[in-house]
Amino acid sequence: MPKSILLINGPNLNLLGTREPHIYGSTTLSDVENNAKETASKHGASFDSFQSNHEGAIVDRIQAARGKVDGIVINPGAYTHTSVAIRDALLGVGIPFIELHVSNVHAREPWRHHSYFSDKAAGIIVGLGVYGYQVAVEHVAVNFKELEKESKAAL
Ligand SMILES: O=C1C[C@@](O)(C(=O)O)C[C@@H](O)[C@@H]1O
Repeated sequence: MPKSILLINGPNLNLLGTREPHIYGSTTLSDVENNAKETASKHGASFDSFQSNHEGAIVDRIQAARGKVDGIVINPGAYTHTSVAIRDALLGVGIPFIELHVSNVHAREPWRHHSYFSDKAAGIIVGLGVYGYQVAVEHVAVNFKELEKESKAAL
């Protein structure tokens, strides 16, 4: 059975490539998504991507993934620092996830150092720029079995 990977990007990540390029670089979200899709298919995994600026829409997308998706890569954007609802959705569906940030949040404002996701993530990628998306998708595709085991052990 091919693995199924879902990439989720939260608020303002639709502006990747034009938004504060000194922090987030000049690659667009559609380039990121296309590259991630290619990486997934290289490893025989199916792939879908979703971006929303709305918390509830992200919760809905995560709930819809239940039973259909094996691993989630999520950059929750600013919701990283605020959203109990998105955290609960990820835990509720029981799908292992990788938390990803384009920038090194730990080298930025102190309030960006706290994440509602990190203690439950199978892995965290920060500060690798958009390359982090490729690493995360590759990791889920290749190490899916280990991710699954880890997330079951954590329940
Ligand atoms: O929107 C974002 C993007 C971000 O998640 C990142 O990818 O570096 C970091 C967050 O603090 C910020 O609100």
